Amino acid sequence: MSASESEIQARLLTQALPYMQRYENKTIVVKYGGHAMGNPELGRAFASDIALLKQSGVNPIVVHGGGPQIGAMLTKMGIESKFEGGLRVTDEKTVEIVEMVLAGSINKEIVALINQTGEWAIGLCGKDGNMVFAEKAKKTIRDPDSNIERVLDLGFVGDVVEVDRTLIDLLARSEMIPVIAPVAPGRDGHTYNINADTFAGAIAGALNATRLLFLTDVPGVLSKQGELIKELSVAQARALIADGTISGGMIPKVETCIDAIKAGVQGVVILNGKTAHSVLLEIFTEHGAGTLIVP
Ligand SMILES: Nc1ncnc2c1ncn2[C@@H]1O[C@H](COP(=O)(O)OP(=O)(O)O)[C@@H](O)[C@H]1O
Ligand SMILES: CC(=O)N[C@@H](CCC(=O)OP(=O)(O)O)C(=O)O
Repeated sequence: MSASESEIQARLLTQALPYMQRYENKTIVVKYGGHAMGNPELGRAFASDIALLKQSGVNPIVVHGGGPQIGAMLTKMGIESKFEGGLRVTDEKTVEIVEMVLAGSINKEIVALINQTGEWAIGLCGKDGNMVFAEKAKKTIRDPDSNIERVLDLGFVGDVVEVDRTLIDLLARSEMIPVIAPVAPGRDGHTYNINADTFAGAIAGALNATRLLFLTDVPGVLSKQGELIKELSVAQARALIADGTISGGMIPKVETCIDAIKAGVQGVVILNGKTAHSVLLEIFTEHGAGTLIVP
């Protein structure tokens, strides 16, 4: 290593100190989206970022998705994926596969990746420790042609109605890093499939998290010109939805950010999960990595 390289490395490490102090004992919820997964090297980088947060005294909580992976399994089983209002129409057979893919294979893959770093991750879903309860989602959409609002029947898609902090608080005081799949029971005894962004927002809100990070497949919220917007207030975010700059899957994501802030989360960041170590760059460097949405 040359003298200048070691100087740069030393500078980066010392710059991280104030951020490590700022986030000590603070809760950071990281939503790891299905689109950000898949590349083994990036997966290892993500796991080592989460491990480093825990080692630095932060309380990281991972909530993961797996939409594309559920889609691939449904295709394998000859079942067609159907979405309405951005949510998967989930019948009885589909919810079994959703639970198998999310709470089974993907959850354990992430746990294994974190554990390979030497840290201790534990895989959970909303069912564990009565952590999350859901009820059938009440979602309406407005037909763009007729302008008539209609209630969607999405089957076993759930809205989070209760979060019990007991288990998460217990884990925060331990060596364990919770990795949570967005599946939860209803008081009616059914299992519900919950959009991972919504689930992460509800968890972060219930914990009054200091930060909620959404790892997706774009650098953050982009302007009409395609440039990264570094910071947005809730009012500015709403304006970008209204003028069509924010569209598609970014709309529910930004709406979840706004709800999480209203619920008490101090700041929400949308960032690129396809950039190695984006979590560390966001938390421990001055300039951050994505779009910060603040009250
Ligand atoms: N203004 C915008 N800035 C960034 N992405 C946007 C914007 N408007 C729409 N998008 C779309 O939103 C997508 C991210 O949402 P989504 O696919 O639901 O993410 P994920 O699967 O990671 O939860 C981006 O890949 C992009 O195509
Ligand atoms: C109701 C609903 O749509 N649930 C999602 C849950 C997974 C998810 O949200 O994963 P990503 O974050 O990777 O998109 C689904 O079935 O695809």
